[in-house]
Amino acid sequence: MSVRVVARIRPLLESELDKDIIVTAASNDDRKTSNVVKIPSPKNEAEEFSFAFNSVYDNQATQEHLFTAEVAPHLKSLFQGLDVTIFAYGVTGTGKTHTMRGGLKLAERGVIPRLLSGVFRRAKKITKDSGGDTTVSVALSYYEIYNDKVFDLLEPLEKRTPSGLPLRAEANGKTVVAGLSERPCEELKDFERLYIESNINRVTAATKLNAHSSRSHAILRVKVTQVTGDMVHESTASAIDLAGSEDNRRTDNGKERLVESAAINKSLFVLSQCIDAISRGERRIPFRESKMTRILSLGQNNGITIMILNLAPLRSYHLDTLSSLNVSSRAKRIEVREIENEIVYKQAPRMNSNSSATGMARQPLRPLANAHNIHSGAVAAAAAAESKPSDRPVKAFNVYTDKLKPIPTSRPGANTAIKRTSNTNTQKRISESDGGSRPSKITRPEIPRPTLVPRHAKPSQPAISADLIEAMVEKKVSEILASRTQSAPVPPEVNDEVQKRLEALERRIEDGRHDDTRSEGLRFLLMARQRKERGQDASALKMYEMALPFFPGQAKLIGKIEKLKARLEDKKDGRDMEASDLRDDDEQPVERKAKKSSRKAEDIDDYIGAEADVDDESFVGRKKKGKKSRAVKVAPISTIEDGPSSQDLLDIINSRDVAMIMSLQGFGPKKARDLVDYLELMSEGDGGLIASLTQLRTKNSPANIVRLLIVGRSFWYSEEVDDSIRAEYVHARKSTSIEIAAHGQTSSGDG
Ligand SMILES: Nc1ncnc2c1ncn2[C@@H]1O[C@H](COP(=O)(O)OP(=O)(O)OP(=O)(O)O)[C@@H](O)[C@H]1O
Repeated sequence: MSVRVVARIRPLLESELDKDIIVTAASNDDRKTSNVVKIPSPKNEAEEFSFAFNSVYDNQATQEHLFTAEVAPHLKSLFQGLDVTIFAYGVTGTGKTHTMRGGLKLAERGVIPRLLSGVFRRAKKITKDSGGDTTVSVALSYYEIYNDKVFDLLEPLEKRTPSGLPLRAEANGKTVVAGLSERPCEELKDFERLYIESNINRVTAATKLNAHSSRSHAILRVKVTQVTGDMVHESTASAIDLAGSEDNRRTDNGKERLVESAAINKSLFVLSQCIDAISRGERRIPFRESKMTRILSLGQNNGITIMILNLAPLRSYHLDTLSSLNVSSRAKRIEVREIENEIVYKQAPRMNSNSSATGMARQPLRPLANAHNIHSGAVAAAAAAESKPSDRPVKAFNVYTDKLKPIPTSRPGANTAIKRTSNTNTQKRISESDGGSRPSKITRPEIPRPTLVPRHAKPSQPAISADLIEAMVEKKVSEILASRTQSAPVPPEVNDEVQKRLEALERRIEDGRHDDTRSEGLRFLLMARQRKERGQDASALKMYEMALPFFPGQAKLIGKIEKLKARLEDKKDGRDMEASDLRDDDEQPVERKAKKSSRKAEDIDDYIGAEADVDDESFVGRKKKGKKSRAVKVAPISTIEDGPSSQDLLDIINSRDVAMIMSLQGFGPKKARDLVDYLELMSEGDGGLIASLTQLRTKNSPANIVRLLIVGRSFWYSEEVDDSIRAEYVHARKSTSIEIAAHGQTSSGDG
């Protein structure tokens, strides 16, 4: 079966109601449901591109509708032992998190909570229908990939190591995160609690690593284990909220961003390359170039894969939308093998040296000849009896070793089927499970015989350990990336003067922080300016457009928007490649244009020049001089102790008002919502307000929120903050570039 790709076009947001819609859903046959996305050519409005998908959901589609049609039918497969992967892909702000996580209200709940609800419901039914013979347990893992490093979201921040958790290829071909924690969930409420708490972790963790919060992929794994007698059937549902692919297009063109710390961009780029390579039938698929693609293992994993392509209908997303339409329409050509996970036969617990303490008889030592045969009971005893007395005096007993032994092609009696495929109908041999008076031996290292050979694997390759291969690949990738860095154009440095202006604007935002509307508008302006300085014109344009409703009719702001639009148009002309390259071979009868790899050089002087005739957002109006400004300390670290009291912070936190919380630097809509969710959850028991920052900590918030506020916002200071957090903040402040990146990205949507 191919990857199922469905597109979802989000509705216009309130701030976008006057915007131009260019993406529509249609049907290419007479079906009632839509299966085509239509979008005009960026070069010629009269020409329309059509991208066909398995299904297309328009702005009317509810969360329930999407779930019922796309995910619910696969719950059955999950319980039949198939792994199910659902991932949301799309440009920043197109609704991935809305789709996967959704809101708190029942109707707004996204795929993940609905999936869990379905899992628990089905689990109950199975147990009931089996009269209690089958028990189902559910366990959760949740992690993020930030900067190409894996961090466990269920563990406190203190447990994180700078390098994150390693990935490991398992014998069955799956890639797993080594050392990832797993929490059992007995009911939906357990899940909800864990999920909300760990989403807070995600936010905080990202801030700890200095404000790339919206730039992480979040992966939730739901392991379902069904036990009937000694049969254990395990399957996993993975729900993945990929970070926004806002910069993917730019990376694709110039490659200059590939090696930047925002490795998320690289991983999305690698993902699109993997999809291209698979759909072209190439032998080499660059999965290993990013952790996200290794984990996603598109086309390598068995089971069911659903890709939800999130789209914004707006013209301002035009090229980005085309880009993601193109990538995902190729993804639907990827074949996934629908193979159930093997049933594992449960055996007695491992007997270790302490086991005698439990009163169980120690397993007798057996001759070496049987070292890798997993016999038990009579079979093992018979084998031992049959074995000739050895001439060799030493090691006349079984030695457990991690070293692999060659597997004989035919090994009568050898138990290679501790794991059995459910579809071989192999009957469990009585001698293996019931035959002995001693516990069967399950502790022997299992011989890694992949039952499924990855499609492109060469069977005759010499045995190199997975770690070694990984090290070699990583070394190679780093070399390639390093050489790309050297040849890549140097990103524009932010000029001192511009930096001062940004800081001035920042100060004004701080001054206006009690005027929510104004300060939110200013915040968009600040983000716009920062993005503009970094050459992210499209993103800057978006931010300016978002600022406009706060300063309606402001000629200078409108002027800026127009200028940016014009500049983007110019760039577009220099990048015909995108529009043409975005064509889907199947659906687009349009002539493919030659790929232009060059892009107009982006000149920082141009940006500064463009700004010169427009005073620093003077249209927003300044606060009257003399009015006492709040004690906001921008730069000197030595003075941060004079910063505002933690009461300010608490007032905002206790307001539980998403808009108010968003007025804090570092809080986008999602982070703000996370915080509100968290507070709601925390207050379930006592219903009270947060009285001190310490209380946040004692409420198992492991200083996350405080940390987020301090590091993200940079100016808050409280004596309740650890020295370590402060040191972190000081460190962050030392680097202007980090700070700019921080301010630029924290609010850009929280991944
Ligand atoms: N189907 C929808 N119905 C209503 N609102 C939606 C829908 N999809 C998205 N939105 C709203 O659009 C905004 C952006 O959505 P969301 O944050 O989920 O995007 P995203 O793709 O996850 O962005 P990022 O990549 O930055 O994480 C949010 O305010 C969200 O509530």
